[in-house]
Amino acid sequence: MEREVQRVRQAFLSGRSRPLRFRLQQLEALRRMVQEREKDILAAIAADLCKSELNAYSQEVITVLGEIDFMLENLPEWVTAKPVKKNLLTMMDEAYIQPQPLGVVLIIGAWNYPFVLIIQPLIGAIAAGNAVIIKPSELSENTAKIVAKLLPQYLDQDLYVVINGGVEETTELLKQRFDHIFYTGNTAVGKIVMEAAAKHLTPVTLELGGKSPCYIDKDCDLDIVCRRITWGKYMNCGQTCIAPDYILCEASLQSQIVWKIKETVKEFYGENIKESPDYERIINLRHFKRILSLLEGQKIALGGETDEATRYIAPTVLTDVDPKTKVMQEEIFGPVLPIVPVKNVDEAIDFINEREKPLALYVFSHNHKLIKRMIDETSSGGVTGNDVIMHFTLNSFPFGGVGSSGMGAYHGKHSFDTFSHQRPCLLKSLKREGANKLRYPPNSQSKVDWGKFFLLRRFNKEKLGLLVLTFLGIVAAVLVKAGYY
Ligand SMILES: NC(=O)c1ccc[n+]([C@@H]2O[C@H](COP(=O)([O-])OP(=O)(O)OC[C@H]3O[C@@H](n4cnc5c(N)ncnc54)[C@H](O)[C@@H]3O)[C@@H](O)[C@H]2O)c1
Ligand SMILES: CCCCCCCC=O
Repeated sequence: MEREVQRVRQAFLSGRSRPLRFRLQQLEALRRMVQEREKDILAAIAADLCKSELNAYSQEVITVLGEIDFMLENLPEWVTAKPVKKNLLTMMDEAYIQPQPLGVVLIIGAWNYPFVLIIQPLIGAIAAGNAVIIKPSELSENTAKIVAKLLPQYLDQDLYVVINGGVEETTELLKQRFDHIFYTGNTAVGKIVMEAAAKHLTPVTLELGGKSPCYIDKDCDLDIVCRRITWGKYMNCGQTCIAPDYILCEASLQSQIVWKIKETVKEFYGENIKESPDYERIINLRHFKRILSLLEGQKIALGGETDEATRYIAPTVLTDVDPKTKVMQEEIFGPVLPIVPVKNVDEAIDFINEREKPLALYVFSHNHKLIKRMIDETSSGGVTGNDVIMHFTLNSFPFGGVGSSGMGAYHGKHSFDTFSHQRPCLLKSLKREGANKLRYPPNSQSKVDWGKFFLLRRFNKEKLGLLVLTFLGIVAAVLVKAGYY
């Protein structure tokens, strides 16, 4: 492991990942890989999650291709040094921010969207000029294998390396020194990753999970609300980090919601859900059993049918759920949707604020002010009003959690920033020493007064002010040089 990381570091130190042209070439090669080997990639995802190739394409491949195109279009501008505003003391100097790669980045992926969750951060890391080690999830082994096979055929083999393995290998990997670790997965392992990173003072991005609430106001179109929630909750069999985890609404809305979700489930997946190509399965037996245990003692208003042999769990809705029961204590990550009755929006806001900060928050209402109020008075990684999931698709948004749902963010420019160091560069001249004397010892009251004047004075008309100050600066410099101070 150590030798492998060392090899990647040597490749980074060669400097070849840095030039813009190289980064663009690698991103283009990655796009070629996805396009030319689309069938293999889709087959692997399909095998891992019993997912149709159409769904794998629309949920994962589209996002990856869109992200690559966005990077290719914008990268030339992003890599350019940006001049910054100057003060009087640096008026004559060059001052700019130069984004630079961090070095060797470790990306650890999760199994639920096994392709996009490693390739999308990889795109950002390449764009920012880094070398990368990718550790796909061992639970989605087909995708892990195909990525390990394809990447070296298209990308620089020493700069971008896939290491496959489980807990043992990841633990070993985490002992090594990286310049950034980007982890996607559950909160418990997130803590392990952060602890390991702390030993080397390595910064981390943690893309974690949590229970994302969904508040339904009584002033809304329940047909549309339930169609959108059904889509977002049962997509990938509920195994989506930003799936609505549970519903909060007035008790009187419950029966209508159940009825409308039932109708939508029929519309989406047909009479025999098991035969629908659009309905996936639970990743493994451990998760299957974990989800079943969440149903114990609950009022099942819809679904509840299961088949252990195929790890099938029907789209399920629970009503009148007691917040103290197990299903409300952990992220469900399966096709089970509890409805917790609340009296009104105030109670819903309190409910959300009494718990860990979620990765996503959803609010449905015709009342725009109510939605704004929910946003103002709660916290979550991201929010979508009157829909679910959709904020993930907008790559101008930073995607990430807050509090226990994670730290840091990515997508689009935010990925580039995550994997870059924004280096402040001030280039002074060895001339104009007269003006610099103002800050050298011995200090004097008049030097302090000039310093206060230059640095603390605020002018309304900035440009005019700067002109006057420049003039005064020259006068001060001349006086200092002439030995008056
Ligand atoms: N925020 C996001 O973007 C996002 C996306 C997907 C999933 N998630 C969250 O991830 C969770 C589901 O994923 P998961 O955690 O079951 O995925 P997982 O089991 O695939 O684990 C994630 C990664 O952690 C590694 N890992 C597991 N145990 C480890 C250990 N003890 N030490 C070191 N590494 C270890 C695995 O090898 C894997 O690569 C949910 O909570 C979900 O909400 C978040
Ligand atoms: C188009 C939907 C993609 C959702 C990906 C969510 C990633 C987290 O699980």
